[in-house]
Amino acid sequence: MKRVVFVRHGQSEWNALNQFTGWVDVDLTKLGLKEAHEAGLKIKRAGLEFDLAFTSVLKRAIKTCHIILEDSDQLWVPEIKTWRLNERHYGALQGLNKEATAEKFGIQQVQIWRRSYDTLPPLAKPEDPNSALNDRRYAHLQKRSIPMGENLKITLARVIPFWEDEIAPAILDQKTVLVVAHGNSIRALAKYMENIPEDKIMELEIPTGQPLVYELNEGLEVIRKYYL
Ligand SMILES: O=C(O)[C@H](O)COP(=O)(O)O
Repeated sequence: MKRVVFVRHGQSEWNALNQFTGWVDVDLTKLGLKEAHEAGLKIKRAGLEFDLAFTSVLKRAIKTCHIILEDSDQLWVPEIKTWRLNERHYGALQGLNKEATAEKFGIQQVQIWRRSYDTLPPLAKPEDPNSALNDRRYAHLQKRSIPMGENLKITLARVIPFWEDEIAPAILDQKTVLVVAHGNSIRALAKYMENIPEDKIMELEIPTGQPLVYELNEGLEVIRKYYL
C-alpha cells in the first residue's frame, strides 16, 4: 500500500495575529514550534518512514518540515522545495487583519475571498509594500502571467502539475512521501485526490501541525484518509 502524509505548517506569527498571510514569509510562533514537534513525535510513534520530503519556499513550512524530520530521526531524508506548494497568494489582502477586513467589507465578502473556488482576492500591486515583497518569489507569478493574487482554482492549477510531475511518480516508485505545505495548497491537493466538487471544497479546513495520512492503491486512488 502506498502512503503520502500532508502536514500544514505549525501556527505562524500571522495566524496568531489573524492576518491574511499568503506568500509573506512569516515565522512560526512558539505554539507553531510546539505543534511541529508534536507532529514529529506522532510520526515517529506511528513508525512512518519517509523516502522523500517536499515543502514550499516559505519558512513556516520549511521549519515545520525540518522539525518533523529531526524529531522522527529522519533528518537525512532528501528534501525538495518548490514555490508550487506555497500558500495561495492572497493579493492585496496580505497583511490585513481578517476580522477588521470583515468589519469593513462584510463577513460574507471575506468568506467569499477566503473560500470561494474561483473568486480572486483584490489583486496586489507589485509596488505595494504590503504585498511584500519585491523579492524574487514574485517573479514566479509574473513570469507565468499569474495575477498578483490567487483563488483556489489558480492555486490548484499550479500545485497539480507538481503533484503529477514530482510527487506522484515518487509514490508510484514505492517511495513514502512527506509533504509539508499550507492550508490552501493542501486543500488543492485534497480536492484533486478525492475528487471533491467545487461547491464542497470550501467546507474542508486543514488544521495546523496535524499529520494527515492518505493511503493509496496502485492507481493512486484514495483508500483511506486519517489524521494521526
Ligand atoms: O494565508 C493565510 O492567511 C492562511 O494561511 C490561510 O488562510 P485562509 O484560511 O484564510 O485561507
